[in-house]
Amino acid sequence: MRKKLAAGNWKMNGLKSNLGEVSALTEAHPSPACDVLLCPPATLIGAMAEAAGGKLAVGGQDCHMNESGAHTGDISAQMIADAGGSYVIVGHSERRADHHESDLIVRAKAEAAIGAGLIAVICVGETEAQRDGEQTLDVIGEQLAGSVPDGATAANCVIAYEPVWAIGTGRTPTLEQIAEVHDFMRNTLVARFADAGNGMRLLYGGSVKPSNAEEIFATSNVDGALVGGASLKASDFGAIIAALEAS
Ligand SMILES: O=C[C@H](O)COP(=O)(O)O
Repeated sequence: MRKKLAAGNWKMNGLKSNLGEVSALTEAHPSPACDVLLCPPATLIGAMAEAAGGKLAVGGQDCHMNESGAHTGDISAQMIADAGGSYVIVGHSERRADHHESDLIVRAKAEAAIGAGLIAVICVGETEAQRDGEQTLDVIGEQLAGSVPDGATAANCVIAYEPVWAIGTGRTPTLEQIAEVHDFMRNTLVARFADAGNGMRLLYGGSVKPSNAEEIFATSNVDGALVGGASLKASDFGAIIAALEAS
């Protein structure tokens, strides 16, 4: 049985003054029936982990593939773990686009994350042009093959399907489209990893909000969500957590 996961990605948002959202969230959901994760900017990982007091998991939004060295501005998976993080997002489409991260780089980052004892949340997703060109499943298949390391297990990897055109736009795929991709990902992972592929959690991400969470969580092979904008406020993210608990 896969444990559901509500993951929030604060992206480049959040100051120490916003950590009140974390206590509001843990007060409203002291022992959620699903796993809850927040990934703040790197500057807040330590303080958020402290504020969360173990009541929710904290993670990074990216890590370098190396453990240490001359990489100005980067942080390693070990540093995230040292600051109190237990997850890290890798291969988010904003990293793939803004920092030219290839599947090979994403795979190396996922391997670094696993090596540091973190759970890697590996993101995949098609652009609007790729969907219009009916290339969605080919793109997802290629990204999974290239980005997910051979050492992936149900315990150390989570896969997030985030159509690029649905991120921050208020647009979401139809439930049939989400089911098609999630079923395809499940079959692809089972073909490669057998039982482990069946145990890996598959998240949907892209304009998830309280009003659409329930129907998305009822969709085939959706084990939770990776939430951007709606994870910034405890009230919105709390409503998404409640929908996931009820699913
Ligand atoms: O990592 C989160 C996703 O990019 C989704 O962002 P969004 O919920 O603001 O559309």
